[in-house]
Amino acid sequence: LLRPEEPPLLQGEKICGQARDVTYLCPYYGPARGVLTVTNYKLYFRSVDRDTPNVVDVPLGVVSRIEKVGGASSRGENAYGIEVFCKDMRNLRFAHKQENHSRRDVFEKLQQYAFPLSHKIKLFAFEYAGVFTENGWCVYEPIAELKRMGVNNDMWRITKINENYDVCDSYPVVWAIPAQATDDDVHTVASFRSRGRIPVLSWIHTESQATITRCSQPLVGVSGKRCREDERYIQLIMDANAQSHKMYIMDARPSANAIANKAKGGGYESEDAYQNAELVFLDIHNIHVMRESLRKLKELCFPNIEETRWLSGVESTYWLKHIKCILAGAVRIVDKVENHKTSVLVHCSDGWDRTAQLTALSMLMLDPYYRTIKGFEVLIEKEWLSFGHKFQQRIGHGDDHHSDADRSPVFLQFVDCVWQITQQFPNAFEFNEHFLITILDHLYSNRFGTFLGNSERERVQEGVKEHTTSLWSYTNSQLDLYYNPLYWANTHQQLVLIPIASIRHIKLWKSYYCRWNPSMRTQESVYQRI
Ligand SMILES: CCCC(=O)OC[C@@H](COP(=O)(O)O[C@@H]1[C@H](O)[C@H](OP(=O)(O)O)[C@@H](O)[C@H](O)[C@H]1O)OC(=O)CCC
Repeated sequence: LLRPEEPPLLQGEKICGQARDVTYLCPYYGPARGVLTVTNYKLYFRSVDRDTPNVVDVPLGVVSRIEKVGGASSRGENAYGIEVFCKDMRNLRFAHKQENHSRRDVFEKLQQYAFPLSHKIKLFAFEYAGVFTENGWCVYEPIAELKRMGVNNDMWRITKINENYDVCDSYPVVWAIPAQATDDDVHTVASFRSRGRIPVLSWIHTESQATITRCSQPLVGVSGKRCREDERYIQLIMDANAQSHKMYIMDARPSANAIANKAKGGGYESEDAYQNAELVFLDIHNIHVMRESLRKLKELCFPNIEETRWLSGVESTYWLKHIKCILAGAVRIVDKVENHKTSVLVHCSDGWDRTAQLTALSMLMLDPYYRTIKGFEVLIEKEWLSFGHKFQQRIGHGDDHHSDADRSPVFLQFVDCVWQITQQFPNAFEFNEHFLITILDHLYSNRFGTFLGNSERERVQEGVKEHTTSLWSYTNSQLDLYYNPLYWANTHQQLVLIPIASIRHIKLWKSYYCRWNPSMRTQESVYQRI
């Protein structure tokens, strides 16, 4: 019989440790005494000292750091315990009585199961045995998606040259490339692009044939190296669009960083080498700047909102400026493709952070298919997962190196930008805010296999599809939770969305960043939860 303070367990979840008589120091409702349980999936606290229990239920994947507070000598109420720092904008404090050493046991268990990779334990996703009617691993099929866009056609061909991931280990097997490009061209161009990430098709406009292609920076270096095959390959992309005799190369970076990358063999396309291409820098900062910006935002938002210094505090995090910059970059791409029927090539340094943000956001604005629930799942699988956004490195699933400089909230920024667009076009999306927050919750939870690994190759190697459940199996088994009641499915739906990317229209996504503060639970977010 489940004792009231025992947690409900998922299939494959087991209790690993339990400490009774723990005090949760809730920043909103004050100290609550109860039972702390650690399972192989979550940390679960339930108070026993009041009739309405205070429950804290945290998937261990959300934990970024655990610290001991106080020592044997510390005196005073609740001075001895642990502090749990989380990736989803909250920290949790628990206190223990000094005498019983239950802290050590629970602390050990927490460390072990919060950081399984650092303790030779499998991520919970490989233990989870959830059963769902739909298999989310079948949501995205690359050839079907290319066919939906009308590829193979006379200008674009599907290639499996990367069959063994030996042309580019961070790219998928299936690509669409200019029909005239030979396999030799592909190998030569790949050797001139950082990490072999050559320009490939992300999206094609069915009417105008204007395209969005993506890649990484050219290996120009300080000596200003050129590669004729790369220049010809870009020309083939341009020629594939009969409507226009030019194209744009959108370099996501600040020009200073693009120049600095020359020192490490990188750089950008010089216009005399790429005659008919116009180079534009979009001024989006790198992963280190974004990590620091979110750190400041968390400090400001948790646990309480400092009324007096709120607006200046938000501004000093630069978070909204970065969101605006990313949205403005995507809007410029949409304007070139839609209004000028001109093809755009998007890159940055590595082409797996800012490039993914820009291609995915511009495709969301251009193509209503991606604004449906299934289409949005395909967009994430394609532009983020199959094209090698390094989720393992950026999130640090199950890894205790919380200060790793490769961690950065790049995907969170993308979802925040999607939320901004839904605020400006409330009828244009089939999904609601709860769907976006659910995706972010399971970006961290390690319950599903969807966001594991750094590339398609790694996920194939780990047998993720065979041994874990897809997040989309879970979401697609309860779609009624995620429908947007204001969605205009077929009637006069706007085909192309052009959001206003000015700071006055950008809002802080309070129902995500301030979600733990009961006073911030505004009516509309409660409504959307329903
Ligand atoms: C003299 C030494 C030159 C030097 O270190 O170049 C390295 C660059 C790092 O390049 P940056 O573009 O500033 O930063 C890179 C991008 O954020 C890239 O993501 P994306 O896919 O979005 O490109 C990440 O994958 C890389 O890990 C990161 O290093 O550093 C800078 O440009 C900072 C200078 C302001």
